[in-house]
Amino acid sequence: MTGVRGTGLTRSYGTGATLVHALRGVDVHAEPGELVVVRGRSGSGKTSLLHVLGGLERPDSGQVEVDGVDLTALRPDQVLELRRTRIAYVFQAFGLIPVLSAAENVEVPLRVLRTDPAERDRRVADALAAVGLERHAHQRPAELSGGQQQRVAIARALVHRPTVLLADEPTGQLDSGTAAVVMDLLVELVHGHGVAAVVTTHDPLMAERADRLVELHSGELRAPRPAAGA
Ligand SMILES: Nc1ncnc2c1ncn2[C@@H]1O[C@H](COP(=O)(O)OP(=O)(O)OP(=O)(O)O)[C@@H](O)[C@H]1O
Repeated sequence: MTGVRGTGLTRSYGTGATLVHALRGVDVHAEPGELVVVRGRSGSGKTSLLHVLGGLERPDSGQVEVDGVDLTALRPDQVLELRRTRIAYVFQAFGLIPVLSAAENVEVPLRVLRTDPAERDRRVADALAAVGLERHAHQRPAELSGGQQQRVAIARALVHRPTVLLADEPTGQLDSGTAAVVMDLLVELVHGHGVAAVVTTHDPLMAERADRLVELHSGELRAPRPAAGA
C-alpha cells in the first residue's frame, strides 16, 4: 500500500517497577491525501506512536510500512534515507532554527538532499507561498508570530515533497483562532498534495477537521465515542 501503515505496534519504556507500555498493539493507517487525527490524553502514547511510525524509534513488535516499504526490516542508514526523502515532521514547538530566516529554515531539508540551488530557490518560494508567507521570507522566527512560525514549519515539512506527514500536536502552542487557521492550512495541503498525514491532538476542535478520527487510551487505539447528546 501507499501512505503509512502501522500494524500490531507495541512499545515499552523502562523495566521492572518503571515499565510503561506506551503502545499495546496499535493498528493505524493513513492513505495518500487522508488526514487521520489521533486524539488522546497526555501520556496516552501519541508521541510514541508518531516516533514509531516515522522511524525515529523502533517498535518492540509490529510493522511499519511507508509506501509499501517495511521500515522495521531496514538498516538504520536505510531508515534515515527514507525519513529524509519521504517523511515530514511538524512538532508542537515548531523546531525552527532561530538564526536562520524563514526561507533558510524551509531550505534545510533540500540542502540535506543536496538539491540543485536554482531548484531549491524555486521550491522554497513555492512552499512559502503555499503557506501564505512569501512576504516574510527574510524574517527570523523571533520576528514572526506563533502561527506564522508554525506555517514556516509546515512549509519546511512539505518542501521536499514527502509522502507522509506526521504532526505532533501542531496547534498545541497556539491560541484557538490561530490553531484553526493552521489546522485548515494543514488539511488543505494534505488534500492538495496527496500526503498521508497522521496528526495528534488533545484539542476536540482539531478533531473536527479529520478525515478519520481515532482515539488512544493508555496505548490502545479505539474508535471515538460519540459526543454526549449526539
Ligand atoms: N523515553 C521514555 N522513557 C520512559 N518513558 C517514556 C518515554 N517516552 C514516553 N514514555 C512514557 O510512555 C507513555 C506515553 O508517552 P507519550 O509521550 O507517547 O504520550 P503522549 O500521548 O504523547 O503525551 P503528551 O500528550 O503529554 O505529549 C507515558 O507514560 C510516558 O511517560
